Amino acid sequence: MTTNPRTLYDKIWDDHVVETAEDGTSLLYIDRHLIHEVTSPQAFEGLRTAGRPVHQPKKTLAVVDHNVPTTDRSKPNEDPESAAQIAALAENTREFGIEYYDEFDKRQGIVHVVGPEQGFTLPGMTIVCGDSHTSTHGAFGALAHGIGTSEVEHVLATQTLIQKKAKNMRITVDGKLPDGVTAKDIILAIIGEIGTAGGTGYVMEYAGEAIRSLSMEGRMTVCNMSIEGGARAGLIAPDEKTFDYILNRPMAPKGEVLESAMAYWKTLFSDEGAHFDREVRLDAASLPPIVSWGSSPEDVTSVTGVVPNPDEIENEGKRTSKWRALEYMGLKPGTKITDIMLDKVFIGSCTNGRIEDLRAAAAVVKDKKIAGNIKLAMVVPGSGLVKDQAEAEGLDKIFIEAGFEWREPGCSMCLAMNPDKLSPGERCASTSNRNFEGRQGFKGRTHLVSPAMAAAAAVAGHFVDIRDWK
Ligand SMILES: CC(C)[C@H](C(=O)O)[C@@H](O)C(=O)O
Ligand code: SF4
Repeated sequence: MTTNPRTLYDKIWDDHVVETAEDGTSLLYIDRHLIHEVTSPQAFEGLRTAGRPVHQPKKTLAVVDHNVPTTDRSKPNEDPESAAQIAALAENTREFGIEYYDEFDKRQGIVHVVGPEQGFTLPGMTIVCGDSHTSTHGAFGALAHGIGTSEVEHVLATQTLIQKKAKNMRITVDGKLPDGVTAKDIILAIIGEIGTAGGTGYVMEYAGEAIRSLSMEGRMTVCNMSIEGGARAGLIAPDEKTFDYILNRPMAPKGEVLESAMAYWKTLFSDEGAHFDREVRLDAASLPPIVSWGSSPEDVTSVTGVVPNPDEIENEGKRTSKWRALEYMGLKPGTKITDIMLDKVFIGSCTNGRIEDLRAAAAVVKDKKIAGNIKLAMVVPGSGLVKDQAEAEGLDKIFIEAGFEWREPGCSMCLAMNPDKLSPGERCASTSNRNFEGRQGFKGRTHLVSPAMAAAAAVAGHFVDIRDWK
């Protein structure tokens, strides 16, 4: 029997469709469900009201991340709303029989760091979470995307989700990345190229030599920000690096099960001749380190560039919105990116809070000190296990000696839902993924960069081209 060539997305989709209605609406089987404290309370409330159990509790993993303070956790949580959400997650997971990593558990961390780390995230799976950055898990060749709270309830109750199939897009990044240019720069450049709506209605598969050359951490960074490019999900075909990463993870299959899983995983790639509705190509060799200047992840430029002049934009609506962004950011057209002075530096998040990110940042700040104008520079490991690993390698000492704060794992200053926030007007070099108005705190100003660029900015007090770093 011959089958039409299929994309990786087509294959995973086909393997999970339970039923498709005439209008194309499908019921999709969900293999893995991650939950956190922010988007799960009403879902459990709904189950309780309807008197429903969780259909397959072992397929859900819960972790607390958004609201937890990143300082001493033995003290009571001072924010009543956070405390209530955290208490609710503990109670709900206990009542419904779901495994939960609380704020004192070594395995606790940002949900998108924890899933892969535990081997909960595996190739070919459908993975959902009430969180937009679930796209991160696509780095393993899993179809992974964010869902809303009512869908969280649906998945808890049925282990299925109602979906319409998205279109296929392939983004090929050819060539070799220059030194100092990272996965973060690739994805920022892609979003700069296609815009934040560029991926709307698509699942994006990343391919090409530069993507294949990335570590699993780097691939996660790329897939993480698929959502900022508007896509439903991001995907990278699994390969030997993927399999090596998974091996021996606590929840990953072992022995014979692993062997048969592996045989399946090896079929997970887009067939030669498979149809993509849109193709985008980028040359890695021409990419510089990227810095965002505005209040949208598409507002990016090279570190060697200047703040652009919105008057050069033809479309009036866009022109007005970019002027507004510059006003919010307190920047003037023509300002050199390397002249932008900073107040704070944040290294962490589900985009760049993994061990390699911390290694890259530590290599930059080793034997150096943060600049006098930097009021706070912090490193927040993506999970307790990342923190342990970093400490075993002595990275914490490097950061602390340079003047950084070394914190407990969580979302931290990626978003203003916990005590780590920018004050109005403060400017931050951040390794996170969103630079919307108020994202890191009311009137806070965010510049998105790679971990090495953030670390160098902390030392210099302003942005510097990491390619010139000594
Ligand atoms: C709080 C949560 C629902 C949210 C998301 O969906 O992404 C957060 O993680 C974010 O990054 O903005
Ligand atoms: S680290 Fe940031 S982007 Fe990631 S889940 Fe937490 S808040 Fe969302």
